[in-house]
Order: sequence, then structure tokens, then C-alpha cells
Amino acid sequence: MVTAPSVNQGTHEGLQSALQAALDQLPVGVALFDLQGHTVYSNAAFQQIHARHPGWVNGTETFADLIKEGRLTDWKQDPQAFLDHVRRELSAGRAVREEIEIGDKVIALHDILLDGQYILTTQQDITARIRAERRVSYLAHHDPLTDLPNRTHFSTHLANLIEESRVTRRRFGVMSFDVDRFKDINDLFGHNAGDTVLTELARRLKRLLGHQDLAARLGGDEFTVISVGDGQPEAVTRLAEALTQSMEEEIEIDERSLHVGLSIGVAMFPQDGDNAVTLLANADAALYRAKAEGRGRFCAFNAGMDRRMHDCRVLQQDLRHAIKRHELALHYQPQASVSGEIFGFEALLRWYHPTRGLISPDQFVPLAEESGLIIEIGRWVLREACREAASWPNRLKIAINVSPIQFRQENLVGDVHTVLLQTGLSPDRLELEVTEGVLVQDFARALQILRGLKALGIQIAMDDFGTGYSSLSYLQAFPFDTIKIDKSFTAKLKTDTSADEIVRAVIGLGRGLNIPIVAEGVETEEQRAFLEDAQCQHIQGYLIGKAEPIAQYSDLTGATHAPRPAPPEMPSATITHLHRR
Ligand SMILES: Nc1nc2c(ncn2[C@@H]2O[C@@H]3COP(=O)(O)O[C@H]4[C@@H](O)[C@H](n5cnc6c(=O)[nH]c(N)nc65)O[C@@H]4COP(=O)(O)O[C@H]3[C@H]2O)c(=O)[nH]1
Repeated sequence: MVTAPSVNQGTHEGLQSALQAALDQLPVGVALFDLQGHTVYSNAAFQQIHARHPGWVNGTETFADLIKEGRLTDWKQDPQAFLDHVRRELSAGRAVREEIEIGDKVIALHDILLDGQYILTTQQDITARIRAERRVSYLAHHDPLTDLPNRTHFSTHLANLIEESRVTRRRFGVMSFDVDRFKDINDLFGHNAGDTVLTELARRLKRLLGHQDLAARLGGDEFTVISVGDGQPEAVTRLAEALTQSMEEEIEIDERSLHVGLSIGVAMFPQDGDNAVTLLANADAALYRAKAEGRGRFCAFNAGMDRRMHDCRVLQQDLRHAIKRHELALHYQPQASVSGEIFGFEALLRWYHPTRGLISPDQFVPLAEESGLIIEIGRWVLREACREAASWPNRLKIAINVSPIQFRQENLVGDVHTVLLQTGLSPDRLELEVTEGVLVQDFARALQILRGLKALGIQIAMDDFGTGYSSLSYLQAFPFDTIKIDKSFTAKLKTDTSADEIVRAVIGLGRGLNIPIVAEGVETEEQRAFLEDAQCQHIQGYLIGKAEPIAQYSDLTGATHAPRPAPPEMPSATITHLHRR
């Protein structure tokens, strides 16, 4: 506490020191300089702001010296230039208001001219407020997990860059990418593992960026990069390749090493879009193309993609009418013991599109899943396949694919039960094929549904084993009746030793768990012999028979089939290849 001297003493010195004490009480720094910048007076707050000793008044240290550690953006770090600016403004009768950084402090400064010969400066330390503002602004523009700019920051940056590049005719690339099967990583290994993948990915990405590039996390595992490089498409391609390469090194999570793949799409300004919306939509189109081509790859936008995306939308619309217009049909592929005795069929869906021809399920099932139509289509498949199988005199099995999306419907178990009752098919002849995707989505719910289905007396097969995470915990959690080895492994048998080993290991696993194995896609006698030698029980593939209308297999079913209304005239070679959005 400073005790103010009594003004009643009436002396000039007394008044001066009372004023001095009053000024020292102010939370605002106050100082007087002569026009050369030498200090004539400074109060305590001013001395504190500038880390000078109490009572500091100094004829040698100038105003310019005081601020020389400062960051004076407009005066290119030149304190003398700043002082000249102050003098100029003041002699023109204008006050000077600036925010300057001195050391680690931010000072709000207000200078006026006193009596034409002194500069009166009042200065306030606003560091805490500015820091808080900067933090808020940083948080509003960055993703807290990866510390990358967020969507808001990215959009502003892209809009500015486009505006500037329209004038300078600069070209740059926009790269959209995401983590392949990110949802599976989260579901299988937990959200912390997902977070680790994202932060590690961001860390590797930051190392690859040029000083003009900007990477942002738009949400989830959705990332984007503006690559300015040298304005050539090769620059962004190089960045995409470097990023893919950087992910070849596995990510360590707890005790586990995880290999993470990226799918990347690229669009160039201005040829692939001269505004932000088109540019991003086209980078996304390229990304979806990369995914459709099998993930883990990079794809550049081309004009055809735009049309293909449009085609997909149109096709999705057409699919809505496919059931009632009788455009859907089932083909049946035989399943046999490894020595060749046929014991059942797998029902495989076909779409005879009135103008596009026969469309492969690989093309339209994903569209049906995306729109939710797969639930209605799946019901149709179930009813149709069960009705068909129930009509065969020979008691063969029927296997039907069920999409993970169908597990989200209200009452899958009830639906299957109703179909069994209505068609009269004995439950032990029905097998539903599910992929790991079913369990990955909502494990507890899926398990409950699978148990409900099994309680009806039907069998459950794990389809496409080996293509996803092939988590052994799934095999442990539910007593599958069959494991189907994906055809991609069968295709490599005897040409790729690791495929041989994987197939042998899966067959061994099945033996250990007492679950029979079906190898899919068996095309050659050599593959069959390998599988027999490895003690695989069942096979399916062109070697035994292709998926055909059931009438082609009447010798096996024992049924006389009424010919189905002929589909539009078209050879099967005209299967249309369309790509997902
Ligand atoms: N290269 C080769 N291919 C062979 C061979 N043997 C069979 N295939 C083909 O492999 C696919 C096996 O079916 P999937 O793995 O369940 O894979 C199916 C399944 O995931 C899906 N799908 C088909 N029908 C339905 C359905 O009714 N519902 C659902 N949800 N999905 C279906 O579409 C996928 C593709 O079906 P398709 O095009 O009929 O293709 C079928 C079949 O025609 C062979 O020896 N060599």
C-alpha cells in the first residue's frame, strides 16, 4: 500500500509526489517522452510492463530501445521506423492506437502529443485477453484431436486461395482421403485405437506438407489437403504417393501393430472445378472411385466420374421399382463336398435392367445397402429362395446372403420364421451367409439376432472369411456352422505360397473349432486337389457349376421347372460395370 502524501502541505513538491503516487496506483502504464524518444516520466505500471526498475526514467534509453524486442508487424520489426510513424501521426494531429507485442506481452498503446513537445503514451498489458482470444479462435479453427485445421478453417482458406488463384492463374490440387475400414478399427479395437490411428496419420501427413499446403480434418476419418506445390498435377500426385507410402509402416497400438490403408481422391483447380463446391465434390468422386477399385489406392478425378456418379443415382432410382417390375431374379450355384457330391445351392441375386442389361450384384447390392432398399430386396430374396427350395423333391440345402444392413431391420428373426412357415421349408435346409460386417456394427445386437436365427433351427455361415479383419474372437463368440474361404484366396492357390498357407491355416482352424469349411471360387482340378489334400470339406465354384437359373439344375433338384418369363435379350457378357458414389 502506498500512502499518498498530504496535499494540504500545499508545497509544489508535495503535489508532484502526490500526483506521482496517484499515477503509480493506476493499472495502466503512463509515460512521457520527448520527441527524440527519451523518457521524461514513467509510472509504476509502465515500468512493470517494460521490466524496468522502479522509478525508471532514463535519458539514454529511448522509446525505440524499449520496444526493440517487440513484434511490430506493420513496421517490419523496426522500432526506429515505428517511432518515426508515431511522430508523423502525432504531428499531423492524429492520436496513435496500436497493439504491439513486446517480448511475450501484448500491449495496447495510445499515444498523443502534449504541448507539441512531449509524447504521452498510455499502455495496457492485454496479454491475458489476447491469449484467451487466440485460444478461442484457435479452437474454433482446429481439430483438438489431431491439431489440424478444421472444416471452417479449410473452407475459408480454400475460398481465399481460389479467389487469389483466379487472378494469378495458379493451379493447385485438392486431395480427399479417408482411412480404409476405419469403422472396423473403432469397433474391433476401441475408440482409443481409432484416435491413435488419426493422430498418427495426422503426424505423418504434417511431415509431408509443403509450406504453402494445408491439411485439415473435416470430421471422423475424413481428411483433405490443399496441395499448392508447383501448380502441376504431379505435385499432388507425389504428395498422395508419399502419404500412401508413409502408411506402409504399421501403427503401434498397445501391444498390437496395425496396418492402415488410405483411399485418396484428387481434383485439380481449375480444370476439375473452378469453385470450392465442385472441386470438393470431384475430389470426393475420385475418392469413391478409389474405394470402388478396391481401397488402399489413389485416384485422380476425370470427367467420366461425374457421369458415373450421376449414373449411380439414376440406377438407385431404378432399383426402387425393380422388384415390382419383376426385374430381379435368383441364380443358383451348386455347393459340393470336396469330392464332388452336390448337397445344396447358394442363391445369388441378378438384376435384369430393362435398358442396361444384366447388372452384377457387386454393383447394385452396395447401392441397395446405401439406400436401405436392401431390406425389401433381402425379404424378396429370402421368400423366393425358400419357396424355390421347398418345391424341390430332393432335400438339398439352400444358402442365402444376408447383408449387414438387414440386421438393422426391426424383426429379422420374425421375418425368417414367417417365411419358413409360409413356404414350408424345413429350417435345417436353410443356411444364411453373413460377413464379419454384421458383427462389427453392433456386436451385442448382432449376436442376439444370430442366436435367435439359430434357435429357429437354421444354420449360419461366416462368408468371405479372410477379406476383413478375420477376427478369431467372432468365431469364438458365435457357433458358426460353416466358414467360407473367400474366392480371392482360392484363386491364388498354388501360385502364391502365402495363399496356400492361409487356406491351410483356416482349414486347420475350422478343424480345431469343429466348423466345416467351404472354399469358394474353385475353378480348377488342381485347386480342388489341393483343398482335398488340406482336408477342406466343401467347395463351390465354376469347377462344380456356375450360378444359373434353377431350371438348368433340374436333374439335381428333381423338379420340373416352369420356364421363367424370359428376361430381356442379352448375353451375360454384357454385365454392366457401374461404380458407387
Ligand atoms: N471368379 C469366380 N467367381 C465365382 C466362382 N464361383 C462363384 N463365383 C462368384 O462369387 C460370388 C460368390 O458370392 P458371394 O461371395 O456371396 O458374393 C456375393 C454377395 O456378397 C452379393 N450377393 C449376391 N446375391 C446376394 C443377395 O441375395 N443378397 C445380398 N445381400 N448379397 C448378395 O454379391 C456378391 C457377388 O455375387 P456374384 O456376382 O453372384 O458372384 C458370386 C459367384 O457368382 C468361381 O469359380 N470363380
